[in-house]
Amino acid sequence: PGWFSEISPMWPGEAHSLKVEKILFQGKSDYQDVMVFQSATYGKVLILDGVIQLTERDECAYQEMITHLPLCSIPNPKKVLVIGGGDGGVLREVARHSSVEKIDICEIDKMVVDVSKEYFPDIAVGFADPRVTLNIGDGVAFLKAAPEGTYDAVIVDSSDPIGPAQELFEKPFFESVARALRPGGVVCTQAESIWLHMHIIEDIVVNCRQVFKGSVNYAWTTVPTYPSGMIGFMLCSTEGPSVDFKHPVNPIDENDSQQAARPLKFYNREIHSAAFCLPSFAKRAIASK
Ligand SMILES: NCCCN[C@H]1CC[C@H](NCCCN)CC1
Repeated sequence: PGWFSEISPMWPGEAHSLKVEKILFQGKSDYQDVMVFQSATYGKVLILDGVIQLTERDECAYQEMITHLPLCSIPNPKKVLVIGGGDGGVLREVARHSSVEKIDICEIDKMVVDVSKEYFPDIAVGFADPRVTLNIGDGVAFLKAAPEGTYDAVIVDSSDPIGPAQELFEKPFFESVARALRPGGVVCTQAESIWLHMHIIEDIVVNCRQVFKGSVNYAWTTVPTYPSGMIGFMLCSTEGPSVDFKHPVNPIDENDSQQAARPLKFYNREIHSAAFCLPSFAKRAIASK
């Protein structure tokens, strides 16, 4: 009955709208407003504080890319940490990697986990993997408590820098990620849009170049229901065995036999390399930092 418009000061003067068929859940957690609705053409949709987090139709692009860009860039990832990601989609993708032995996740808002299990079972399926340990809490504190060099990979599946995820975009957090990674370990963070947030991205690049002494790259994917139709990722590695993000050493292919039950919908090795190709305005802005 009507339309949902994603109006936010984070993207002034524009708003992506989705036709609503039925509101399925509305609640207020300790951290944010949570809403789920059935859309006319994108399946069910998860909204946090008025911002589109995922839709059933296009979540594959974001979850597959934020996970496989880092994990396919290092041989034999074993221990993986997900910060945020309470919908379970990243866990579902990490679980595709048979080399992985342990998956820790730290999500601050339990309501996101519960709502995802209830309304998005094909996304929350990630929580069912026996390698997963769920921690409800602040990712910053979790990382501070992690022993040095614990993880091969950290994935920061956050919302935007207004609200609970604010500190996940600041330097102290990146320093705690670098400390928790092994030498040559990798991190992939949600890194906004080059059309909307070039300045935020430039600040993130500056911080990452100071903190991560391996490689620092920006990659992106299309997501129709995110503002400007795309979202970026920062991919960084710590000092140690070199990582070339643009050439996957640990391929996971869209027709990999193990994935027969639920094949990859978006990620493949060509789109992995293509993700690091940037338009000139973004290339200049990032290279100059
Ligand atoms: N795991 C589900 C996705 C959570 N990350 C989202 C990334 C995009 C963001 N708004 C887009 C902001 C404009 N660049 C909302 C959260």
